[in-house]
Amino acid sequence: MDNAIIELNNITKKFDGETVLDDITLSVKKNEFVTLLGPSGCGKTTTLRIIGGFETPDEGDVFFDGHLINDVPPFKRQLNTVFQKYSLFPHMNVFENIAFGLRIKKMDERLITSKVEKMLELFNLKNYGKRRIDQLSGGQQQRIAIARALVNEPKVLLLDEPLGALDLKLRKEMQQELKAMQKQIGITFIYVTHDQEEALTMSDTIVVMNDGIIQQMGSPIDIYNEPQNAFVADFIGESNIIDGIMHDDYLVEFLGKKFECLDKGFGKGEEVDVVIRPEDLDITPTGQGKLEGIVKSVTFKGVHYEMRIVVLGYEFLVHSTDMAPAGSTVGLTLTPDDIHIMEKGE
Ligand SMILES: Nc1ncnc2c1ncn2[C@@H]1O[C@H](COP(=O)(O)OP(=O)(O)OP(=O)(O)O)[C@@H](O)[C@H]1O
Repeated sequence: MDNAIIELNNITKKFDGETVLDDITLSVKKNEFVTLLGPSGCGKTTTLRIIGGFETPDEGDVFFDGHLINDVPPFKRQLNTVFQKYSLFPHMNVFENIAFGLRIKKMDERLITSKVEKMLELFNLKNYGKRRIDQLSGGQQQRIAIARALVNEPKVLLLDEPLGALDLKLRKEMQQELKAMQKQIGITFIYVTHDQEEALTMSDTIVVMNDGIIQQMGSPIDIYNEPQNAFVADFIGESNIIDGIMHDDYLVEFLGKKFECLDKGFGKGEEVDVVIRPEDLDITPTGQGKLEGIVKSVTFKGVHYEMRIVVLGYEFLVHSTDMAPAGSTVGLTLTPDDIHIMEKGE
């Protein structure tokens, strides 16, 4: 790809004979915010470590700005890494922590001061230069860890669950802050998280991984609205996944009824997964819906009600601003574009 800064071509990695990454190919554009997302153990960190040069792939190539860097050691790659554990130097103040990399490069003292001050300003920590690390909150410490990496002006910043140790409210604030900062300074971020909401909020592109394989790559909107398989549909947001069978290109049968749907490309008689988002289902008085079920439970969630509605033994999760009490019988309405057809998973 023309403006790719990082390219992974057919990367395979094994640990003790176990395949941890299986033929990973991906391309990251300059100034893009790319998130590797997936459950624990799916290979996100290993992918990041291969990009950083801390692990060598068994097969495949890593390119940086068009140059093969398989044999380039980490410190010679124009990238920096930020980990969940801040690993700041406790005996140094904030200023010295940020200045550390520049001092190693033996940069001119005045230049160091101006660069560190710029970072302190960018991270809203203007008067914190002289503070000791243990006098800072977790959020401030993580800002400093990121500032310490960015001051070296890497072309790419690798971030491994950098907000994982923060509480939910602070994490949400930092998500906005980090994203705004990444756009402001114009740098490529490759970000690892297992938190789907974090990935949807921050990324230009999400790479969904499972078992060492890329399941889907795309914008948050594409991944959410057009998941390619039941794993992605279930991992990104909540989903109802029902066994179905195709009748024609635009006709699928599940729970004993035939429904029009948008997806095609599946053969007649083919078994498929039918995926329906909870927010795409609506309740309606009995007799008016395509399906009919009994409300098993209702929970008020603030913006909507979460209901569990049982239809012929299948328990649907429904998010709706309307509600029907537990025990009542309701109809469920669905339009063709609410019904996503996917290849059958295991
Ligand atoms: N140095 C190693 N030696 C042996 N096995 C390893 C090593 N590093 C990682 N693994 C294994 O490789 C698999 C993928 O690990 P990895 O850390 O890449 O996953 P992850 O998606 O980042 O998970 P998490 O979210 O839990 O950090 C896991 O099964 C892990 O146990």
